[in-house]
Amino acid sequence: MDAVLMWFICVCTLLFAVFSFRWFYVDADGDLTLLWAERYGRSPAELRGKVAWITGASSGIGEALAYELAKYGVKLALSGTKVDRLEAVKTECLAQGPLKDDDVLLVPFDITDFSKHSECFEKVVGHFKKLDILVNNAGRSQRARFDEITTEVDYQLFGTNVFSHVSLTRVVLPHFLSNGGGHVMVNSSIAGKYGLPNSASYTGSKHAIQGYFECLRTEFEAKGVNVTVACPGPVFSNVIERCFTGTPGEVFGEKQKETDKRMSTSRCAQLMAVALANNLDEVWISLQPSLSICYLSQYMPTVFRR
Ligand SMILES: NC(=O)c1ccc[n+]([C@@H]2O[C@H](COP(=O)([O-])OP(=O)(O)OC[C@H]3O[C@@H](n4cnc5c(N)ncnc54)[C@H](O)[C@@H]3O)[C@@H](O)[C@H]2O)c1
Repeated sequence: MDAVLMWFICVCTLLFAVFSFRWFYVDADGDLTLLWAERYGRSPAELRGKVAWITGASSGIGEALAYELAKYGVKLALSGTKVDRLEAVKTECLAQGPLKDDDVLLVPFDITDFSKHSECFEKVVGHFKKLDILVNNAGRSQRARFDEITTEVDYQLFGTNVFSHVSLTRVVLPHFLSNGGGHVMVNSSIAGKYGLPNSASYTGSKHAIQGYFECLRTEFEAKGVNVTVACPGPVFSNVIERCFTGTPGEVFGEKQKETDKRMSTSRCAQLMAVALANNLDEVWISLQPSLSICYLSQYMPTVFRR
């Protein structure tokens, strides 16, 4: 009898180990809090009627997030530099169902032109009479070795990935405070959690974003300003094609391959919408092994660095 019980316990333990491995490692594409929120938390449908402003909405993750939020009836201000692409995104947003023509506003501008930030914000609030969510998503990546990067590229990359988001958020913040609150999401990266090789300025910019927006949360959460820092791993988009190198004015230009191990923009956007609906502080959105590397770097940094 004891032997039968022993066998039973062994088989149960093995099955538990196999299923846990499958769930934690193979299937997981987000951190545990995020996946819990997706299954048991608030649905993004609860965001219906809110107004969200997404920068970098003309392609990639920003475009997919626009479709995801449009599906749930979130009114949208969409920014990017390419007007024809923004118009195509608007058409697709309207095709999702709940929104009318007036519910999607196009606000094209170059995010590094800080002098335009107030004017663009006034356009959004003038149209919708309010703003509930700002998604700082626009950004560019980089492929270059540390010692090949010029300081000019460092400045340009920080201008696009850091100072533009900080400036736009400072413009929007008084509106959130006078309206009793608001939600700022910033698209960082797993490069905001540890050092990615061949992208020192990019990695530096994403670490900087983490710092800025952590401070924003610490200072303003009690006044109703929620901050979500999204950290995606590799996602299929135009990010590699358009990325900086180490030389000013040069664009990397390489296309992602279909065989690359990357998440789809739609899945990334789905999880970002869950993070918004559940007001999560920081979310990791990635396929393996990047997701596990994130856990390792956070909880076992010495092992990770070895
Ligand atoms: N794709 C990935 O693997 C990945 C992973 C982690 C984080 N991210 C981050 O996600 C965000 C979106 O990137 P993506 O992957 O969708 O790439 P993408 O190139 O498809 O989209 C970037 C968007 O930002 C806009 N943009 C860039 N520079 C701009 C400027 N000066 N003014 C206005 N708009 C500008 C582009 O027009 C585009 O709409 C970026 O911040 C990126 O760092 C991407």
